[in-house]
Amino acid sequence: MTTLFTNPLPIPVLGFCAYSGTGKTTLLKQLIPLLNQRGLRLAVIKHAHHNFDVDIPGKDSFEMRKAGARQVLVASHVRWALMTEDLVEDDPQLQHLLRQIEADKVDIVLVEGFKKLALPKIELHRAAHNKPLIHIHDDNIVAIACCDETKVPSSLTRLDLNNVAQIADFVQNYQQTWQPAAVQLPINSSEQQAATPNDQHGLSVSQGITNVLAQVVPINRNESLNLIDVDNRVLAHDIISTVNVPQQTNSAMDGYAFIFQDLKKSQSFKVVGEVLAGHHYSATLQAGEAVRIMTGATVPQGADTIQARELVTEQDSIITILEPGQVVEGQHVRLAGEDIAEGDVALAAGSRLGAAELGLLASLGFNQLPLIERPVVAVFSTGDEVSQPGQPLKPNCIYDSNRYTILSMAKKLGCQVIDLGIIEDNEQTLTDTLRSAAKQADVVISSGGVSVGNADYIKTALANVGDTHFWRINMRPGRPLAVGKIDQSLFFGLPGNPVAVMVAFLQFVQPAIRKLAGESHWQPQFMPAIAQHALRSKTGRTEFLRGIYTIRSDGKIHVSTTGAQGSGMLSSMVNANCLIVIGDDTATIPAGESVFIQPFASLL
Ligand SMILES: Nc1nc2c(c(=O)[nH]1)N[C@H]1C(S)=C(S)[C@@H](COP(=O)(O)OP(=O)(O)OC[C@H]3O[C@@H](n4cnc5c(N)ncnc54)[C@H](O)[C@@H]3O)O[C@H]1N2
Ligand code: MOO
Repeated sequence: MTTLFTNPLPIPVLGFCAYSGTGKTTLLKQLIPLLNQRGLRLAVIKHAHHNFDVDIPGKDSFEMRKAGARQVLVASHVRWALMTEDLVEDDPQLQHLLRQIEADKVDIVLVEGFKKLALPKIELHRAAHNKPLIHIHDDNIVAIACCDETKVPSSLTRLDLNNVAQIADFVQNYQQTWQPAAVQLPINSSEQQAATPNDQHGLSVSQGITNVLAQVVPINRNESLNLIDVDNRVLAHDIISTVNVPQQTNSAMDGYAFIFQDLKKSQSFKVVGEVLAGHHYSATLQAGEAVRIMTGATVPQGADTIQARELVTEQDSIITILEPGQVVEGQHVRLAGEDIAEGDVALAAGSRLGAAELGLLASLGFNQLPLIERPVVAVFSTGDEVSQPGQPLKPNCIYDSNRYTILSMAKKLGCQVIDLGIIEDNEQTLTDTLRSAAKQADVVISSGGVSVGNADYIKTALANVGDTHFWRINMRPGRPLAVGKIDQSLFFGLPGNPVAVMVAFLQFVQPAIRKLAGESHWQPQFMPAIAQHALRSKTGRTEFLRGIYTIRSDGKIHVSTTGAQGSGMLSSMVNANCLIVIGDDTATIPAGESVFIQPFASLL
């Protein structure tokens, strides 16, 4: 049985494991000088089972530590040592110890001990000692150094325990060919694992996304709109530039335009003219001449370099370049077409048009734009307890919040929305609502009634009008999810709990709407942050905690939860600026470790 281990360093870590008496330390003492000779810089971590000391009684560092200092760092011009009093119940944490290594000063860390950890190891085995082989129960053994009598499986490298040079070759090769493990995102959107909707074990978040997207066919209805009326829309076709931006080669500074080569002969130039923005100098610049030029004005024919006005003196129409050695050929000249050249794809079909994109299209002179029609999204709420805000709240009831969060998020995604209100919980009304909603909308979204409650008429109503799958997604919050088709429309039955609604919308409805809207880039975005405190989840499900991320004084992004995480507590969404995502393979993120977050400022 091995214990999970991830290498926190950008350099390889290689363990040596053996039963005591096999000669680990003897081997390492021979191996280290050999590897040093080959230019490998080594760090060694050694596990000790007893209460050791590295200091000498009577020395200042010893006395200070015994006086109560938790850490003593003693340093000279040749060496420094940090001693830390850290009483832990079990073995010390190798990851924590590795973080103390200065990875820029060494090429590989050799670890003696920590036999149970799932780190790559060389097993040392002496048949004469009659001990069992470790590799039989440990998949992390990469090589076995042994004597002739030992049988080694063909999948493992066999090394001769008495041939230190051969073991050094192996370590050197391991160091040279080692690659850091690829970063594992908590939701891998490219995961295409087949998953049937009635899978007993539920679906992972990425399987859920894959299954949802499989049902989405992008809208192929286009329309044309004036630039001024476009906001957050998706381009139907590539936009090809018909002009150069900038149109003319122009100056980025107020200053003087001249020919760079002339500077080699003289730092003085004769000013022969002046050119303002919107104008041009009609002649071609001759040797020794300069033209006074303003920012944005067309650079005269022949000139190739600009010097800023403050780095030039001018007297009687003669300028002197003050620091000619600092002048770089072509400086402060913006070349025609350097931003976008005529014939370039300025923006590709499927681009969502925000402020920068609209500005760019305007800079190319476009006014009419080919757009994909906006998805129409119809939203209703169900549940006898759900009441309309603005009306008095009846006993045992709650106000409808889900409709407002869903409508708002759909609008932010550029959809046209239809508010269908609160629909009475009976089969006929719900059936009629679903039928008429599907006639008007590309997407119909309801909330509530997708779990196992008795009064959930939505399921029977859905069965009357289309084909809907009820999935259990291995995530929290947002476990139950219904996805289906009513005629050509996509249906989402989101869970009733208000936070579950928002999380399920962000994870599943958002990519579906983006794909439907014709957008090319809908993949979830993640950012690493440092957990301010320990975060808990459960392996087998993805946890979406509401988080607050900030840049702290260390210049790094840190994240903490908003506190209580009930799936009905909307205040946790209000206080949050991100979701903290703990993947389904992780149970705990210790304080100080990296965790992925999904900032949601742009959507909520
Ligand atoms: N026996 C089980 N019970 C529950 C399970 C389960 O697996 N087995 N799953 C739980 C989870 S997780 C969730 S989430 C909810 C989802 O249930 P429903 O989608 O059927 O939702 P409802 O029961 O109708 O409502 C749940 C909760 O949300 C409130 N709600 C409903 N609509 C609105 C609205 N428009 N605005 C604000 N709040 C709303 C409702 O009052 C309930 O408190 O089921 C768990 N139970
Ligand atoms: O979807 Mo539920 O608790 O996971 O809110």
